[in-house]
Amino acid sequence: MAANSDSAKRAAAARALDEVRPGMRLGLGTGSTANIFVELLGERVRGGLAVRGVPTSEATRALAERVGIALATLDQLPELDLTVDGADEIGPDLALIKGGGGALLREKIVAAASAAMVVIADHTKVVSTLGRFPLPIEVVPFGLEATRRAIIAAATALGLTGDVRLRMENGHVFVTDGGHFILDAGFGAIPDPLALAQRLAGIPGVVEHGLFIGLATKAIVAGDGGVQVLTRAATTES
Ligand SMILES: O=C(CO)[C@H](O)[C@H](O)COP(=O)(O)O
Repeated sequence: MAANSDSAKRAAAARALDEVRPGMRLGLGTGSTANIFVELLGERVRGGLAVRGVPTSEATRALAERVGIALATLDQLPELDLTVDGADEIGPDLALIKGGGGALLREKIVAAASAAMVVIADHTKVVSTLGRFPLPIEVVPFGLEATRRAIIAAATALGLTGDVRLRMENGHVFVTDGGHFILDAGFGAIPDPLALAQRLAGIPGVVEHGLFIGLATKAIVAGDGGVQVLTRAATTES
């Protein structure tokens, strides 16, 4: 039973440990849920489990080092067995919105280099249509306003409207690990994530966007009813 968000996150992260085999090359996600997984994995490593991890952010690198997980760069391990990461939203076909923690670029590169991606989350992240959570879009600082307008035009062409805001943190512009900015796009419901993803990918100045389509192979979702495993085919195991 997962009584609240934290215990649900922990239940999902703990279940994801079942996916880990000795010798695996692991992508390590970013965010509060991924952090719990990294901490639990660290306990297993200290108990003798041999794995190597590629972190998706500097924050995760620091945590993984602290808990004793052997780390490598993606250049050293360009093919990974499994990535375990959180998500801001989990939609139909396990399409995701990610980037709430600002690490979407490395997260997507690492997930794409992985044979499997398992998403861990509390049940509130599961939605019937993506878009309640503002879509993070990573952009280069040069030409910020031109890029922002191009994003709005691309969305408008799909019938989407809403504020596209520069992410701030503690009164300063938020800067990603890659030195880029994030625009948070509050479009509301995104009925065709693939169409939006394709349009965003074609905009100069957009480095990457937080729509993860066709990357997640499984989602482990925990709530008051226990832990559910969702697969791309939308089957459910208990
Ligand atoms: O995409 C992410 C970071 O870029 C995170 O996975 C996402 O924001 C979920 O975070 P949390 O587990 O803290 O809810």
